[in-house]
Amino acid sequence: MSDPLLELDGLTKRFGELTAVDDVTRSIHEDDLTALIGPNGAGKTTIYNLMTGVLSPTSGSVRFMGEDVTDLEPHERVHRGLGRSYQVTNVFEGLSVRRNIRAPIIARSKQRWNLLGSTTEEIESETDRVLDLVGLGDIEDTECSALSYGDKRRVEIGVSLATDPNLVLLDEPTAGMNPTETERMVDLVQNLDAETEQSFFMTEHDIEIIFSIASRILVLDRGAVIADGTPEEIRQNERVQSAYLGGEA
Ligand SMILES: Nc1ncnc2c1ncn2[C@@H]1O[C@H](COP(=O)(O)OP(=O)(O)OP(=O)(O)O)[C@@H](O)[C@H]1O
Repeated sequence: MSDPLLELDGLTKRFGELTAVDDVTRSIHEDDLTALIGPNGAGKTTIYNLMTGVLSPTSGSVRFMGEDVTDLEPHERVHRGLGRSYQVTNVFEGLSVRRNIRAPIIARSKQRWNLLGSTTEEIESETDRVLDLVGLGDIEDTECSALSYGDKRRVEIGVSLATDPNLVLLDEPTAGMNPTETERMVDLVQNLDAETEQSFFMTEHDIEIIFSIASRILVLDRGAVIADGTPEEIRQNERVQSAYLGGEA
């Protein structure tokens, strides 16, 4: 197996008396599309926020590509190749789709970050590449305020890809979507995983979505990982069935 991209070691987060994440030690590898599932309140968003640097752990560490990033701010992790998207859309509403996606590309080029050149042609062609990846080329000139919720989330994933990350963290990418938008988002994540060099990690509460796209599933219950395996292994895991699937399976 390849070297891990992301390593969580003894990761623990307490909010007062409540232990939201309880001593989680796991590695995320580039060959997998890894999903983290669990019932409401299991600690998925808290782990996600510990990975991205929005929260600091009570104890334990986060390593990314061999480097301890536990004390780094979210933007410092992005610069190192840890991309992210948000559960609530985070696009600039007053800017066009193209300008939203071009913004991090210009930042990369100014800071000579990830070896991007600085000519206008290089910036525009990288913007075209990312627009194409997320399937938004046709509406590149539309102002984001006029987009559907599903398209806004696609822009946001484009913004994350525009930072040229090694690993993209997606927090419930289908949350709040109607069935058509959900299907389009699932197709997008599958295609990106197949067609790009980036690796993907996602949290999700809809277990059927996860069974259809993830190659590895971590199941969280009350802050602890109770199962870790392929979709088939997770389907057959009795502990998961009683703790999580219950009546939903
Ligand atoms: N800032 C906070 N302060 C206090 N308690 C918190 C805070 N954030 C989360 N919690 C608690 O930690 C636990 C885990 O919450 P978390 O949001 O990580 O779960 P989740 O699996 O993402 O749930 P959901 O699917 O509902 O989003 C919950 O009991 C929650 O109430």
